[in-house]
Amino acid sequence: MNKLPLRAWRSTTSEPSLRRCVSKIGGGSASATNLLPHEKRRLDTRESSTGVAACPHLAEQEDAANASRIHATSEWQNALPYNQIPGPKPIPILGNTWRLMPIIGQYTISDVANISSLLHERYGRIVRFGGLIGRPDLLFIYDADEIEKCYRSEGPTPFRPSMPSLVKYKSVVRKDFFGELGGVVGVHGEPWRQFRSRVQKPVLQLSTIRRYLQPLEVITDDFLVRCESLLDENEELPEDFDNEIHKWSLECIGRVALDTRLGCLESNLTPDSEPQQIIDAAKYALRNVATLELKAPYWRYFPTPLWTRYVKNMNFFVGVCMKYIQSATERLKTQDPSLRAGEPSLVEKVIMSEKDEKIATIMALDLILVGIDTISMAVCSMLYQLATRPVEQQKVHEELKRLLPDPNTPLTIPLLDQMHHLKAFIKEVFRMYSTVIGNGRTLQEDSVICGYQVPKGVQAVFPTIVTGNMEEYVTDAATFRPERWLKPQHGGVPGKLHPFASLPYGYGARMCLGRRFADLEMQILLAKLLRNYKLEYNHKPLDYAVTFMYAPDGPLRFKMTRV
Ligand code: HEM
Repeated sequence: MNKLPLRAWRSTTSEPSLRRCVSKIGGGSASATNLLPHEKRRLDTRESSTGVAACPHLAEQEDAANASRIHATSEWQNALPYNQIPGPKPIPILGNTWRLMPIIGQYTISDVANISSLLHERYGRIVRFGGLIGRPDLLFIYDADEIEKCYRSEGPTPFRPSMPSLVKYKSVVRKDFFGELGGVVGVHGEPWRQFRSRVQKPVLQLSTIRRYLQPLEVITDDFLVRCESLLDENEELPEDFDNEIHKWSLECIGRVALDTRLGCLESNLTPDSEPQQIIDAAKYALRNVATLELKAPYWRYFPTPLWTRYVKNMNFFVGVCMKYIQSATERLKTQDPSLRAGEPSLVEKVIMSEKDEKIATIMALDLILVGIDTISMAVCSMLYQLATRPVEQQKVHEELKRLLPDPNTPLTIPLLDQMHHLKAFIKEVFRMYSTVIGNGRTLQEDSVICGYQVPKGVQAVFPTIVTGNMEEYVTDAATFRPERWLKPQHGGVPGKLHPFASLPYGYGARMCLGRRFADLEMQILLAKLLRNYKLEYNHKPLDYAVTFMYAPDGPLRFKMTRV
């Protein structure tokens, strides 16, 4: 049986289970104080004397004008002062930081998920978690209307605090390489807007996405062949099957961002082969960045061994990106343009439009940095839900059998468009078990939220995993029901579904850049898998845990049989 996430969280709110979580997370696999785990964001430590982070990108004069405009509104004047927002009270000197300390504290700083759930139960729809030494206040918002309001008023350069180690790497250690072109991850204000506007169109264009259907299908076929070869005598996949899912997602992102087949799905890779080194580097990044940023942040002051290794690892990724983007540029130069047929690849589009291969290299690096773990953790969750929900699996299988009577039929976009149930299943897993447990914004203007005056610089947290499971916003929220996402003509059931309660890819100008690729990759994998195989899970039920992201915690020993 699957646990319902909200209940599961509630049941883990006692101190011992929190501690259990602490030690697991302390091992370096957890997300941070931030709520966007795949960026491993941490709070911006540039803060004012009030403990509130200042956004460095706002001109002071503009700030003052905005502030007085907002302060003149009746909404602001009728709102309650910031310090009246409920929340755990800081104690002198230690503030609220003690609550996050091991042994004496109730919470762990790396356990935002549980903190978030606990705070909501205790304090209500808006909670101030302030007094964090060296950090701005966190403002947890559990009201979907207010979340909508925040997103809709965020302006052209939304500020999502990002991983400080990457910021230092890009802006200090390798300033020689990045210069003014930081990319999108960990970059803010005008530099972010400029870079994003240069790459957003080719990345999100439907013609680009369509072009990758066939190449990603080939990779997925190879993956399924590999899965078959890994089955044991009980037709079960190995304990470390999640590693195989990582390899699949790495191979997919290599095809999209580097225009190449990396070879990660080959069997018998030698330790010094490039694919194995790439797999190792991706694993290293997954396992150690959180430790670097949470457990051992001394690299901020001197280069620790972990930091040195991190820099080496990042240099390796940069080298890989440079190598493949250079090859693509060469191909473009030497190819006769009149012989070029069909839609150019993403990399080709960016190189041709920007006339600067560095933009393509930095884009590729960003896509790789955030496009491996997010999608692989989401797939682990999808497969576990399918394997443990045979009735739902059967519904998806029936749909696929109807659309693909011959299981070898190549996928097409019109076929994918008709896979309503499969897509609804994906949405429902995201709603109940949101892989990225939440999102957040550093407020760039004073705002009224839930009737309180909130100063700019506060970090608003939108805990999707909680709001997506609130009865107030979703009818019968504790029931897994993909049909809630379907239109009536496709078998949908009417009910409440607040559009801002479950936002797996965020929202607005800063929304996930890879979302269309993520959807495409997941749909291809599930369609190919469920058309041809039955998936079962016959072991001890797995709990979900917020390790790096919210995903089943344990060996995914699925039984995979041909149908
Ligand atoms: C199921 C998988 C994924 C989930 C749940 C996910 C979720 C998210 C979320 C919540 C954000 C923050 C959006 C915001 O601030 O409003 C984000 C940002 C981002 N994602 Fe994803 N993502 C996924 C897969 C991917 C993939 C496969 C790629 C690359 C191909 C990717 C690339 C990015 C990038 C580059 C950003 C930063 C955008 C920016 O700051 O401008 N993501 N993602």
